[in-house]
Amino acid sequence: MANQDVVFPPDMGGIGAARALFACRGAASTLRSAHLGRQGLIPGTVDDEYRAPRPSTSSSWVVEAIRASSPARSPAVEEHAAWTRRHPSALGSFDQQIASAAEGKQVVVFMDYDGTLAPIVADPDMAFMSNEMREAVRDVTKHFPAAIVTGRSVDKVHSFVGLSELYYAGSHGMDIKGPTSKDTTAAAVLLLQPAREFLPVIAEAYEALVEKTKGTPGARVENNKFCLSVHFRCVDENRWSPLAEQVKAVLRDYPDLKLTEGRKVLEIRPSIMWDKGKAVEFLLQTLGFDGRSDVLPVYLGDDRTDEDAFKVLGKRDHGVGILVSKCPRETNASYSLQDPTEVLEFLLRLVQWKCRPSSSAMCARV
Ligand SMILES: O=P(O)(O)OC[C@H]1O[C@H](O[C@H]2O[C@H](CO)[C@@H](O)[C@H](O)[C@H]2O)[C@H](O)[C@@H](O)[C@@H]1O
Repeated sequence: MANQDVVFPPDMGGIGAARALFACRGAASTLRSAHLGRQGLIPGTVDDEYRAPRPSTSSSWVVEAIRASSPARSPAVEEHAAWTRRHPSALGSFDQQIASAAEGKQVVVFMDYDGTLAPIVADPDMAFMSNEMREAVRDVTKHFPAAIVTGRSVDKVHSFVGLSELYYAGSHGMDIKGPTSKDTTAAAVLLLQPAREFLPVIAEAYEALVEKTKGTPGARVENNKFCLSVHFRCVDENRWSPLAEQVKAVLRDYPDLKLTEGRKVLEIRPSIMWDKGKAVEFLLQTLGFDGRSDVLPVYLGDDRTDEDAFKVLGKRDHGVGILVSKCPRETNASYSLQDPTEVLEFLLRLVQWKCRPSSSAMCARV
């Protein structure tokens, strides 16, 4: 984490790129993992269907995947530069590419929470977003339909974001709620819960995981309502493998649940064909925007689970996927931003663009 909050200029090259590599230990191993994933050797990487590990295999792929989310060695400067050429900064490309793609279109903004709107911290209960970010998100909702798409439960993320004027797709899209009237702190209106029948089994698995992992110092199980997270961030790396084994052992009793991995976290969720990408499709349909070429969805996310949404945007061929990452990573996103500070800048730019003098937007009134 030491360098994760360092901010670099958007058009990074030369020295900037070299500095970024310090914040990016082991990105090469991340790319390698994704490559192996494509060969079907490591489940759960960007090109794989997420699935539970086979009970008979070792937990090495799990540990490898978690380690890849916490890189340990530096890639070549050229590799980093090549990656940023393939996934240019959404700030550097704003005027030329993004604004021009958005011209005359209805922009819809989808935002992941952890690592995108809020910096990654050790304690998941302390992952607050800044007031500045909150104001920027509020401004976004004044000009564009907007949604938070997250692995967190809706209640939890709503308590962090504190805004009722946007859509929330919590539990990796398995709990979708719509905006309520302004200035209310009540959770939003229920739109879809495709995994409702799994609530009892998730509750049971939560208890089993807490019990099983309680002897591992630093391990923590988070209940995200329709899915669970087992956190590795505060666990000594030597204990990652046994901890992953514990999680797998519990899952053997729950064949209806599957395992995916995120940033130093294993996520347990119902084995249904539903993910953040499906949630984005559902929300676009709900908003009456499905299949319309005059609509431009913009999705910002930092985690592997956001790749499902990037894929959906890629399929539509006219969405803007933005990966938030300092490190080169295999991704379906077209653009990149380094961290939540750059996300803030991007959201401000988007509103500024909407309110430019030549635009017909009623910005002065809001
Ligand atoms: O979809 P997201 O909004 O990105 O949620 C994914 C997971 O985010 C949270 O965990 C991550 O952030 C924590 C706080 O910064 C950090 O401690 C943890 O290591 C990260 O993985 C959340 O706590 C998980 O439940 C979500 O699954």
